[in-house]
Amino acid sequence: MLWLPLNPSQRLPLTVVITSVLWLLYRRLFRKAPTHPLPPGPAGKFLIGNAGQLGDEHPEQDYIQWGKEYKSDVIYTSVLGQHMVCLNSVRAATDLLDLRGANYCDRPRFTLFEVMGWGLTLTFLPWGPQFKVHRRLFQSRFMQSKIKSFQSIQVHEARKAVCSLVTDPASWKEATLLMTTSIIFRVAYGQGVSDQNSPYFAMAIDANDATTNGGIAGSTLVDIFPPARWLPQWLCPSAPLRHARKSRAAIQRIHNVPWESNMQAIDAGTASTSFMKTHLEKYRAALKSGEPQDLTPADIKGATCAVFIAGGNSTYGTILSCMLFLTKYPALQAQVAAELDELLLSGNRKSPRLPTFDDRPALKRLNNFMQETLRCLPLNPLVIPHKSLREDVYRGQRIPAGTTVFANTTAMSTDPATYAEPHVFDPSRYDRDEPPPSGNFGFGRRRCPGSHLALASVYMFLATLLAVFKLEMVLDAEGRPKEPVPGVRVGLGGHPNEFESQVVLRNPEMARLLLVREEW
Ligand code: HEM
Repeated sequence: MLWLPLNPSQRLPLTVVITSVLWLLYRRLFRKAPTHPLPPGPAGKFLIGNAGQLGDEHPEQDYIQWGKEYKSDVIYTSVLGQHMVCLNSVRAATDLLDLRGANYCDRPRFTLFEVMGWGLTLTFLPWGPQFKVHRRLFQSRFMQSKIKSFQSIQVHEARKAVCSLVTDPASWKEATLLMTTSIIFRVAYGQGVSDQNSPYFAMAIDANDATTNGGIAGSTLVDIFPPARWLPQWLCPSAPLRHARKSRAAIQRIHNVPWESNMQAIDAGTASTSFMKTHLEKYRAALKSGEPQDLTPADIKGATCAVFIAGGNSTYGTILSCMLFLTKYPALQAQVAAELDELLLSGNRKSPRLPTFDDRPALKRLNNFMQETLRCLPLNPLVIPHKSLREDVYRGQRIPAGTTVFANTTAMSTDPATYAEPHVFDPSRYDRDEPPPSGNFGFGRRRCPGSHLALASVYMFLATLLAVFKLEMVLDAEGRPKEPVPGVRVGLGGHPNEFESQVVLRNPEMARLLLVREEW
């Protein structure tokens, strides 16, 4: 490059481009002759493969289309030499990600999230000893038998949130976000988030923004072509990269501020029980007794922040989705409310009461409604990609080592072979023994460790909300109802599209119970 009259800012991009072309040519020329064919998929172009053929917003729909075209539930694509496989059926996802999970437990590199400055976060860790340490930290706190200890927090926060709607029903979105933030903050750091003026509430908004607007995890330009992270802003057209650079300061703040504040409380002996405190005290005790350590405070810090970011945003998004469908389908909402009333109010000779976790098995319609929401609007349509460790052969087709593997939840939950009229929102389908949706919480060894905690929070909030209020469509200027349109904004923790809803008091007796704070 010395012979070109280029300044340093021009030399770097040119070097990156030339090195990448040489690397791609090398990979193409020196590849070993394959023994089995790759799964079917759209033909790619020389060197760049299928780059540009997948939609930015809804690639899961492209994969569904290709599945029909190639009559296969396993679709192969490649971008810049990176092998990618999409699994469009529960069978393929279960066979590979669950049953052969030992081979599909790695993650591709998430360069975009590195640019954002994430610390040691389980979601992004490659398979290996550090992954196992982090996974253990989560499983020891969030397995189904352990999450009962969080129920009092969930009941309190749900009642506080719904109570705030008695005086300020228009702020239902903020009240919901405050509740999910406060639950996850108490779980992670032992500190509640009292109101919307708390700096932690602002951090929750920043975290949601950072994770929701970063494009599809593992699929942005810098994920596929990591050297692009060094390109100057003016030369890089990638909106997710610009977003990642902008989010860096917020991600740093979210890692440092609550950690440092709770550390002071732990050292002063005033901290409440929390994920951070439990693991830090264990670590310190083991260090004191000279036991060998397989984790560091940096691991605990990364894991605690992961509880907050992975757990708050996704639970909030799921509650919003449920509220979207409750607003859209008033008759189904009325059925859920009638079931609640029957249990909590009418006909029983006892005095009325607010819902508890003991009611969950009896509230079948509410549970079905939650399932159907998950099926109809998966917030991570392609889950979070896994990566294969070794070459594999599945149904006579070769899946190369290092393949990025997507599980297409949307394809699975709209499969007509599994669900009758899959595009109809029908919670009663589970009474007819149709299976619960698969994939909303992922698969195999990377399956979401927080699913039980999350669904318990969703349940408690909805049961409390619907015991007191109903959700109605907002009317437009001509008096026509504005019907919510289901759709998802993709990102690491997707959210439903914006929609409007009106929270209307339905049951003053229940509202009075809520206002008596001893009930919390
Ligand atoms: C309704 C709410 C939630 C949804 C929809 C959700 C969804 C997911 C999905 C789809 C994955 C990827 C699984 C895979 O790669 O196969 C995941 C992973 C993860 N989730 Fe959740 N999640 C939720 C709540 C939570 C909560 C409450 C926590 C924390 C307590 C949490 C922590 C994590 C972590 C740490 C991972 C990474 C696991 C790994 O890579 O091994 N999630 N979640």
